[in-house]
Amino acid sequence: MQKMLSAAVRHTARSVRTCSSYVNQARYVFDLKENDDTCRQALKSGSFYLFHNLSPLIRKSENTFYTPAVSGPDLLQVLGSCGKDKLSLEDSVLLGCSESCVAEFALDLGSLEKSAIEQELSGKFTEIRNAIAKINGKMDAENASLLFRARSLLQWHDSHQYCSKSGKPTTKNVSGSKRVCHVNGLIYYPQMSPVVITLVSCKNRCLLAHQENFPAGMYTALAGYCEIGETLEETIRREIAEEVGLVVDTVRYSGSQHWPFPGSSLMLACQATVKDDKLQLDINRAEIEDARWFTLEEVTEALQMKTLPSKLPDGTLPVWVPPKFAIAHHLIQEWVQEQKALNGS
Ligand SMILES: NC(=O)c1ccc[n+]([C@@H]2O[C@H](COP(=O)([O-])OP(=O)(O)OC[C@H]3O[C@@H](n4cnc5c(N)ncnc54)[C@H](O)[C@@H]3O)[C@@H](O)[C@H]2O)c1
Ligand SMILES: [Mg+2]
Repeated sequence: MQKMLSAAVRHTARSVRTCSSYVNQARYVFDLKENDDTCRQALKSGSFYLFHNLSPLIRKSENTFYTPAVSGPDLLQVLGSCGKDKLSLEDSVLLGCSESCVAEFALDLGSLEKSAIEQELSGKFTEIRNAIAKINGKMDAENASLLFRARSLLQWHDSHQYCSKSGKPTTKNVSGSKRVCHVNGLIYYPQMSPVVITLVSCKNRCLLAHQENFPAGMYTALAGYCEIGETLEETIRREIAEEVGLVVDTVRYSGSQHWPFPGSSLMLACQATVKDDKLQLDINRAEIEDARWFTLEEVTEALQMKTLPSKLPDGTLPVWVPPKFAIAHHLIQEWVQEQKALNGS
């Protein structure tokens, strides 16, 4: 492995190209997406995040876990010993490039025997949410978003192998920025569904909900897919009325996040308020198991939990909110900070 690594370093050094600014970086990625030959060349010196059936590879070093970026030559060696005939570097999808202009790719090794590759790469393929939980506080939002992008792209390519009009196989360009049907020329681009996630509040209380498919005790802001033809504001108004029977008064955009579960969504996070004479909830039980108004103190406590809470003596779990890698966490935190600023605390 040592021999392999030094070969990889030499190779990378030869083909180094510097992205002196963000603009250069963005234009290099554009070139990689559009130009098959440039991308093919970049595969040789790129770094690769590896997955097995959408679960990323994580490695342990001393007491910390991380997602290794494997070099092109190292990966070729692994493919050579574990299944060269089944996969090639060109099955990868482009994720972007580093500040030093090294192209970054993701490859799913799901067609190869898992334990053999894990041994070869000294790591474990781990379900993505468990992987992020293991890496825990050490994974910043940027890294989590790289893994999310990789997962969504790999999943999209896997489920768009055929043209929905001709029924014939589609072909991916080298970077994976599109797939083409060569029978009718239809081009398919990876897609995201827009979703709004809204923290509804009224003065010093905010509304959090629990759905049947959530982990026990987890409460979060209300979310819903945008329907064709709707504006962001219309989706928020409809979803809040549909799910908890409230009429939204004001809406303010807060931020966004790409979210890869169950498919690929663009989460648009907003703060919304309702009037204080219309706080009675009428919960739509087909969608929401429970929704409640929480006080600032209760929400502050839930945000401060570092690990999942254990059961209370009566067998129930204390309320907890999504972890930092979910935009819901930031939406809730933003509200808490605004309330504290208003209270002067
Ligand atoms: N990142 C976060 O912080 C965070 C927090 C909460 C929810 N979410 C995500 O938001 C998403 C939407 O929330 P929800 O489930 O309450 O939505 P929702 O209230 O719109 O209900 C889901 C239903 O919408 C329908 N639907 C319409 N368009 C759809 C599409 N493009 N894909 C799938 N279903 C579609 C389906 O019938 C589905 O059962 C979920 O996938 C969830 O993972 C993310
Ligand atoms: Mg919903």
